[in-house]
Amino acid sequence: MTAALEATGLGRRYGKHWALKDCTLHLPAGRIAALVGPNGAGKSTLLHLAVGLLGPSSGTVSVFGATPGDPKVRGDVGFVAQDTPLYPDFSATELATLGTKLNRRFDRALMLERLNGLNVAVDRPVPALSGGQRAQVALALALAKRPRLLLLDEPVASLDPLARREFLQALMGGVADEGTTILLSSHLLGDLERVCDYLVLLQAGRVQVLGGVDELVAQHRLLTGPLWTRDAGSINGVAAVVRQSHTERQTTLLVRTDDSAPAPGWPDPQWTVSDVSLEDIILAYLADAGAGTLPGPRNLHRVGGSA
Ligand SMILES: Nc1ncnc2c1ncn2[C@@H]1O[C@H](COP(=O)(O)OP(=O)(O)OP(=O)(O)O)[C@@H](O)[C@H]1O
Repeated sequence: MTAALEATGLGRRYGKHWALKDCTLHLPAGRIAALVGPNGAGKSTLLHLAVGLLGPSSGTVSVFGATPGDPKVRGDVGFVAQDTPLYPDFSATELATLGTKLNRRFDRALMLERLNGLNVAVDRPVPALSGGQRAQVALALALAKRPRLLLLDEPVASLDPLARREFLQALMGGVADEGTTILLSSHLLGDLERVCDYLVLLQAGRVQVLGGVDELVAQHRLLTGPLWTRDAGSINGVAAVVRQSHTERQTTLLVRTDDSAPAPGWPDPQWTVSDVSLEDIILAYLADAGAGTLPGPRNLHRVGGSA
C-alpha cells in the first residue's frame, strides 16, 4: 500500500544550519500519528516539507507517492499551521465561500454544520472569536477539503483543557468515518496518547523513534531491582537500556526489547518488571538523544556493551 507520507534521507537547511537531517520515515495510510520532539527538533520543518510549502535541501519526500504540492495530490492534503492563521477580516461563512471558490471538492455544508454544532458564531469575524473557536474554524476548514492526509502543527497549544478536549473530539469525529491519515505535532503527551496510534519522534532534526504505538508499548518495559552499577547500554546484548536511574539501593531501567519479553535471561527474581505508557517512553527518549536510535530493536546489540 502506498504510504500517506514517505521521506528518505530528507534534509532541510537554513544557511549552514540543518533544521532537518537525514530523515527517513514511512507513515502508513489510515494512521493517526503523533509528531513529537523538543523545541527546534524540526517538526514544523517536516510538516512544511510534507505540504510542499518548503522544498528539500537533500533527500526526497512524497505524499501518496507524489511530490508534495503536485496538482495530483494538492487537494488530498490539509494543513493547519501553528497558531492557526486565518484571513483576519473574514467570518467562518466567508472562509467557507472562499474555500468553495478555490476548491471544487470543498464541502461547505460540512464546515458550517460542524461549527454550528460547536456553537461557533459563523458570521462573526474570526478575530472576534476565542482562541479555541479560531482553532475549531481552522480545523473545520481543513476537514472540509476532505483531505486524505491532514497535517496539524501544534493546533491545541493555546487552548484551555475543555477547548482542547473539544478540538480533539472534533478531530476524531471528523476522521473516524473517512479513514483520513493524520500527523499531529504537539508537546501535550497526554492528549497524543489518547488519540494517536503511531509515533514519529524527532530529535535534533533526525528521526529517533518511529512505529505503531501498540508495538512500541509492547517492546518497552520498566525493570526495578537492586543497585546495578554496570555501565552497559544493553542487557545480554538484546534489551537496550533506554534510560536508567539509581538511588542508593535501587536501579530502575527502561528497556527496549525485540519482542514483548522484558529481556531474555530475565526476570531475575530480585527484579520487578512493569509495563510503561507511551508518555513514559517518549519522555525517556527525549531525555537522551542517543538512546535506542533507529533502525530499532533488531540491531540493539550495537547499542552498547552487554551486561
Ligand atoms: N525560517 C527559518 N530560518 C532559519 N532557521 C529556521 C527557520 N525555521 C526554522 N529554523 C530552525 O530550524 C530548526 C527546526 O525548527 P522547527 O520550527 O522545524 O522546529 P520545531 O520542532 O517545530 O520546534 P517547536 O517545537 O519549537 O515549534 C530550529 O533550530 C529553528 O531555529
